[in-house]
Amino acid sequence: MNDLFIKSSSHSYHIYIRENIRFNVNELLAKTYSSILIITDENVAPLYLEDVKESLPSERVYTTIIPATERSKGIQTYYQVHTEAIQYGLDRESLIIALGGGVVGDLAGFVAATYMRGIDYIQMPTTILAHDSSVGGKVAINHELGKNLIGNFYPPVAVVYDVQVLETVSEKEVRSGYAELIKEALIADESFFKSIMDTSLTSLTNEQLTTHIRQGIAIKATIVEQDEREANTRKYLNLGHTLGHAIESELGYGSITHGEAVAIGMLFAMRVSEQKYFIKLPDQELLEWLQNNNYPLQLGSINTNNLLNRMKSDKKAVSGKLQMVLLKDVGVPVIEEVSEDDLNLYLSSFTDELLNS
Ligand SMILES: O=C(O)C(=O)C[C@@H](O)[C@H](O)[C@H](O)COP(=O)(O)O
Repeated sequence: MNDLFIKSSSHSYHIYIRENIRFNVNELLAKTYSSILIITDENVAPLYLEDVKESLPSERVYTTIIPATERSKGIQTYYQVHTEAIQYGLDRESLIIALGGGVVGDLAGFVAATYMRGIDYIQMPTTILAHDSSVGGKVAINHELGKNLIGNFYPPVAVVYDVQVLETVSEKEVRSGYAELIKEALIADESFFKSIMDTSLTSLTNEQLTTHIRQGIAIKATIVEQDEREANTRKYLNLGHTLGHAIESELGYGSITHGEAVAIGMLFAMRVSEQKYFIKLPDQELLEWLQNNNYPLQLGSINTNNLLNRMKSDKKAVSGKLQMVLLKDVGVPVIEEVSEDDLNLYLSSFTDELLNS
């Protein structure tokens, strides 16, 4: 069955990756909870909420359905979900289940981290992208000045990943999720990278997808076990995110998916790496793969100065100095301080050549 297991500083937890596991959630609970709140969104609810509810003991199971938009990761929804949790009478022996993609997982995880100073929660990802965000305990909401700026490290008690539900995700979501799989491959495993480059997303099989997801999560779990609170090596998981987050917020959340923006960010990080270290990376191969799989790469006229300013509020910046995840080779990531002047030069040529072309 090949489930994975991850050791965190507070407890260890299983990552169950199985088809149709949503019908058996109760069997996976390590204890009896006084009540359970399932937090999901309006897209996922009609598809899978009843399946999960029916798998749980019928008494004291509540649901909260949030809008399926990045705006739900704001302080208003966060407060509203707390209000509902209080009104339902959740106590310190209650459980939260995050049933959905990254927005639901990040929000529900942060609610669990703060409700009565912290209660148990389970991540039930329903997208490919959320293979990444559901593992490792990063929970957060957005501040209007930046993504994920209010949050914590708060690991779930389990990740329950029903890969059968991935059959309903859209092409855009497949592209988004695959960007994070490419990221895991680029920082840790060249053969995994090659395997993805040999895969066409238009004729993707369930078997290929499940294998890639398992490989991606295994890489992530290893890194998180080494450095749970992102003091050093966990930063590698941010490859492509410095520019990716800036593009997402500059274009407005929703016009480009997180993964599509990260894909552009990874190409940029590879270009910077090549120029800085005088090396050759497979960025051309990645570019062609992204083009063949319909990733949006030309973004119209995007303002380099705005991107630069947004990149400066990245969480990896220390004392105002920007740090980027770069590659010395596939599987050999490094953290490098990049001066504002250099970044300006790299970014201007990148936007001229690709994004604004
Ligand atoms: O788990 C991590 O660590 C990651 O960096 C995973 C990222 O892919 C993910 O998008 C994360 O939410 C971004 O982290 P942040 O620290 O930039 O908010």
